[in-house]
Amino acid sequence: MAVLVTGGAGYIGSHAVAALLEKGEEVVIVDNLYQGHRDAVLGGKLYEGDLRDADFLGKVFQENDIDGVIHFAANSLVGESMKDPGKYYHNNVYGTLCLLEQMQKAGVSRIVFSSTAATYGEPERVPIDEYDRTLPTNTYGETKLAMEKMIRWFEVAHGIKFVSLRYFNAAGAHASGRIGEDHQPETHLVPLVLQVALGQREQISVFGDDYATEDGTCIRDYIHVSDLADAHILALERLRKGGESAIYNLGSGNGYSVKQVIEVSRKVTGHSISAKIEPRRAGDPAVLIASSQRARNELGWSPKREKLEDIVTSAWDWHRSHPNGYEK
Ligand SMILES: NC(=O)c1ccc[n+]([C@@H]2O[C@H](COP(=O)([O-])OP(=O)(O)OC[C@H]3O[C@@H](n4cnc5c(N)ncnc54)[C@H](O)[C@@H]3O)[C@@H](O)[C@H]2O)c1
Ligand SMILES: O=c1ccn([C@@H]2O[C@H](COP(=O)(O)OP(=O)(O)O[C@H]3O[C@H](CO)[C@@H](O)[C@H](O)[C@H]3O)[C@@H](O)[C@H]2O)c(=O)[nH]1
Repeated sequence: MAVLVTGGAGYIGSHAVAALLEKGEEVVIVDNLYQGHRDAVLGGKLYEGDLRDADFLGKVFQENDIDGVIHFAANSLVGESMKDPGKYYHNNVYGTLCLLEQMQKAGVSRIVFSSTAATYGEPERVPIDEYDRTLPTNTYGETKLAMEKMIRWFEVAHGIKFVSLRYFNAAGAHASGRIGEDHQPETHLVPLVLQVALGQREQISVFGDDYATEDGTCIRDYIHVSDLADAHILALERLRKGGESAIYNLGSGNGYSVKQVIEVSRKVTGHSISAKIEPRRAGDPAVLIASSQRARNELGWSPKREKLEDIVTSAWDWHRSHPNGYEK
């Protein structure tokens, strides 16, 4: 039996594929390579194509004996989603509908879903737990919440069991040095800060220093990408053992401000890293910090690389050895 990983050539997906291969799993990957990279796929069978292409996706299910799906494929940029909401509804919501329909057709009844802290919006309290209010402040989070709800209704009607993993901010790279973060264009804080350290960018823009936080900049919970990958394996195991559907936050429980991320990066890289205060970015909540107690209790998951300094060091190793990402 094989695990189908959608978006498995992308940043987090490629780390999950690596973790599945390490476990001896048979892996099938579907990616349209919009953001993904062939070289990020360390093994398994890669199908290049789009989830919204029913003939293509139907063939993938026909040709392989799939017993579970891990669904990463989506557009996931907060800023872009505020400028082009249609793109997010089309790819994320409609794409997930196409996937669920093919799963139903093929009789596949397990899905692990990449959800996000962005489903909560501006939290009423931190750390956030899974029972807290979901009121997204951006289109991206709204589409992810719609995807979660859609999956739940497919459970009610068709028995598709799910584990929805609401990740906080992924960062870092694989210990092997072979895979890491390479988005074009890059919009995430940690890789952008490291590009300044590499001399590829003049400075880092700090989006707003007038938030109600200690230093005025947004606070996020950074979690190592390989810790996220491990959680997917545990979630799949839960479903294979007949466990109930569930939603879990995945974060370290520690919050760091944008200014703190820059400061830690200065220490790790030894470079001065010039920063400039810019206006706020639309759709950004001030503080997102996870309570991952439920994942710890029920999945037996715990992050192994919790310190921001270690996460940034791991990202720095990748960016230094791959200054142009996967490009040869
Ligand atoms: N990066 C983060 O901090 C973060 C945090 C929370 C949740 N997430 C979620 O995790 C998932 C992966 O994030 P990532 O940072 O690895 O993103 P990514 O863009 O690197 O990976 C997504 C992959 O999906 C592929 N894809 C997109 N649409 C597709 C389609 N219609 N058909 C086939 N392939 C398609 C892309 O080519 C890409 O390789 C996303 O669903 C994202 O919403 C990411
Ligand atoms: O050049 C930059 C880029 C980012 N930021 C700030 O840094 C923080 C983190 O931003 P970013 O790295 O873009 O991540 P988020 O917007 O927090 O979103 C990430 O984390 C979410 C979960 O919290 C996921 O759902 C998203 O997919 C993922 O992109 C935010 O406060 C941004 O405003 C800057 O100040 N300058």
